Amino acid sequence: MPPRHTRRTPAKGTNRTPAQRPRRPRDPVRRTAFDVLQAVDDRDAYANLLLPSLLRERGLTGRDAALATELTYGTLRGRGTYDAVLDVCSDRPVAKIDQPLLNVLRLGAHQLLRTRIPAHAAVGTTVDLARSVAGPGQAKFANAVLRKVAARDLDAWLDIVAPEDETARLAVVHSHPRWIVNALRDAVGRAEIEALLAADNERPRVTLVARPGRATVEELGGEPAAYSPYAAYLAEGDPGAIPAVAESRAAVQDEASQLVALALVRAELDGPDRRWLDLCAGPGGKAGLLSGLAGERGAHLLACDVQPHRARLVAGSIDAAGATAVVDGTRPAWRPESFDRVLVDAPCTGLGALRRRPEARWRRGPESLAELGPLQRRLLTSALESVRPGGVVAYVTCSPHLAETKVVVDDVLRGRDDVERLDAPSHLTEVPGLGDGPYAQFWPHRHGTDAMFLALLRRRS
Ligand SMILES: C[S@@+](CC[C@H](N)C(=O)[O-])C[C@H]1O[C@@H](n2cnc3c(N)ncnc32)[C@H](O)[C@@H]1O
Repeated sequence: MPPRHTRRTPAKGTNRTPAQRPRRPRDPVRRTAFDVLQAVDDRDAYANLLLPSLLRERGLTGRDAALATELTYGTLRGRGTYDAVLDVCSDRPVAKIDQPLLNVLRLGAHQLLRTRIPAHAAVGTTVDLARSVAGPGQAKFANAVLRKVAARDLDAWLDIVAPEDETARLAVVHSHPRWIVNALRDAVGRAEIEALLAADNERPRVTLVARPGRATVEELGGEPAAYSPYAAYLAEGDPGAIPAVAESRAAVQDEASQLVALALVRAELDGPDRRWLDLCAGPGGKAGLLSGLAGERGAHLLACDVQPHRARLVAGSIDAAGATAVVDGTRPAWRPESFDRVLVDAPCTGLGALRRRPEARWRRGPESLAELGPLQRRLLTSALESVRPGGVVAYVTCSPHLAETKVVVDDVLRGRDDVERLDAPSHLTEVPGLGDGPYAQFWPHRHGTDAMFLALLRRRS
């Protein structure tokens, strides 16, 4: 919870007349959170990219920046719960409330139900915001709704608004769309679904990677992470302030992302081990680690992406043991069987990274599975064609959805006797709880990582 927050007196001391001063909102902290919520809805903005730039532009630092961040991410994460509460506190259904006003109300509900901001300050500042974005009439409406919200705490509201049906209850209590609750329960099982949904709402620790051969974990400061030999948890502050990160010798990277790349490199090969391929490399997280490991082994990494700007980002992550190319991985230009190790980190729904992308759960619907499925199958097929007999392919998604993980691999391998499934968990013996194999599945509630999936597949010699 954030510290209690009081409004600051506006800065004095410029000689400019009021008309000459740049217009600054009365409550720039809440206005900034509101502007991000609006941009997420209106133009599919990414909160984690837009918020830092707005904070900089508006000169918000320290406690103000921390509060704006908490309000933005907390409101995005809790939106499903807050909408259920607002629905019973409003005389019109939430679906009928204009979007800017609804985002103001969500921001108010978050402050009332999940922060220690005093209720009178939460209501007063939210009503001011409603007045400035929607006019005085709507400010009155906001006042009436928020006073009702303020009458109970979150647990009392959940007793009232959480439906009896199990999926609907989990969706409201843990603020996930129902289709995601169903999909995650299919993947993790009934016994752990609640712990998983709760973990999705935790703010993750920032994990760093020291790229092999270019930085050490000690240089990163902070505490060594639980499993990856290259990882440390960020101690505090801005990762960009760490010299190794500023120089691209290290980076922010979830630990599971590091470990799936490591598992590919640990798989035993028959024959040479010189040519490595990262088929879907942008923006270059795993390629940065793989190129370091390739350099240590005298191998070479080709890191590709279909999007030129993403391929350019990869170029900033890799070292001399790697090269980048703009390639459509479904129709590669190289000859079949050109590589010894291939990573295909397929485009996916990202349901495994909901902790880090709080808006993602509201953005995609189940229809995205139908769009991504054929591409995932084509990319895995192409990866298997690109690897030589005896070589190994890692199929990875940042999603635990069975339709993007096991079902894709099983579909692609059906009827093929030239590919064997390796036991992925036994390539990561330092990590417990990855499943019974042959596939490995990381989980936020078990491992403190993204829910990353890994299949290791070997072309038979
Ligand atoms: C999950 S991201 C990869 C993340 C990356 N491996 C990392 O660790 O930073 C998937 C990437 O696949 C790329 N992609 C999508 N379709 C592709 C295709 N047909 N060929 C190659 N890359 C593709 C996307 O542009 C995106 O950058």
